Amino acid sequence: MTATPRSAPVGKYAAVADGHELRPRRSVMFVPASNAALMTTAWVFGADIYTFDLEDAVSIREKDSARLLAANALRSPQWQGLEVAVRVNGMDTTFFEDDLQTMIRAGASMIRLPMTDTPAMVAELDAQITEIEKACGREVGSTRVMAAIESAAGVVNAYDIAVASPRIVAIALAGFDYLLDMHAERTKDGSELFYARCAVLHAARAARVACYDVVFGDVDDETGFLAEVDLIKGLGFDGKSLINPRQIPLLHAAYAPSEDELRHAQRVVEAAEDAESRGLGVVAVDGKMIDGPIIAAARRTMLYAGHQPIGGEK
Ligand SMILES: CC(C)(COP(=O)(O)OP(=O)(O)OC[C@H]1O[C@@H](n2cnc3c(N)ncnc32)[C@H](O)[C@@H]1OP(=O)(O)O)[C@@H](O)C(=O)NCCC(=O)NCCSC(=O)C[C@@](O)(CC(=O)O)C(=O)O
Ligand SMILES: [Mg+2]
Repeated sequence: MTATPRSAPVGKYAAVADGHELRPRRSVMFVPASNAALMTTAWVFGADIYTFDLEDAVSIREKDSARLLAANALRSPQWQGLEVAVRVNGMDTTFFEDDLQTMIRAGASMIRLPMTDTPAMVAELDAQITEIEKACGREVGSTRVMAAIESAAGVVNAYDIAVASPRIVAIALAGFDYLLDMHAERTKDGSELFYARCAVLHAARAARVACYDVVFGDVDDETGFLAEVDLIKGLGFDGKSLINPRQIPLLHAAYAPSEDELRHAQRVVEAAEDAESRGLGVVAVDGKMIDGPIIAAARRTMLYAGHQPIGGEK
């Protein structure tokens, strides 16, 4: 099943959504749900989206206790007001149904589906979530989905996956499983990921959903991490999946605009608003015409610098 792509602005969810809350969404940090200490403290780290992990960070014998810890955390006051996704176990596992039932009933606002290979998987997930939402009295459609693309099939099907349900707000490339599937090896320059990064990004942009890059596994290699962030920011990713809180401020700083970029963005937004109030169709800044995409990019720049651009992202 494939649905028509939404008419929302490109990558809109990265900055907007969630009850129209206007804020950047760059860092998506995994927190192993089996670790009670992390689950009670990790909320302080300032990730844009936390992801309680029930899948690969949790050993088989801890699956049930991790599910309980995640459900308790979702209901606890510390995590209220933060954006939290839950990575459930794969649809082909015996844990999946319990994970989905328990997390949605506990109030998870987003499910991260691992190993999303086909749009049919998303359609099936959508149907199951709808049943659970109805059964527990949650608004139907209120649970969002981030689909993780972790295989060659997933990369090939990325656009169909991204438009398979209106619940999908983002897709994320998962480097470890993808490279395993490809029989490829991780290198410092990331050439082995280049095709997948571009394919997944094109799918996300065409489907108007956000797009997140792979986990960087060596948490002590700050230089390597920053080089990778520089690359993926330039390619157009909204941000990155992370595994360690030390990576959050590095990512946010790299995505923050420079003072010059911010000053220019402010002038573009002011000029656009002035033109709008005077009923002018075309406007120029420094002799250059500014149009819709330039104004939208300027508003996004202001948002990423911590400003609330008047008029919101258009
Ligand atoms: C890497 C390491 C062991 C290093 O530990 P270290 O202790 O040496 O780190 P330190 O920096 O010293 O920690 C400083 C303080 O932060 C605390 N702290 C650390 N990490 C924290 C955290 N994540 N959340 C909250 N708190 C945290 C720590 O407890 C300490 O607290 P305190 O003692 O009080 O000072 C640790 O980070 C960690 O376990 N990470 C999570 C690993 C994980 O989730 N893997 C699964 C997701 S990937 C995957 O599945 C592949 C994928 O599927 C991905 C895809 O789908 O995209 C694919 O296919 O590619
Ligand atoms: Mg994986």
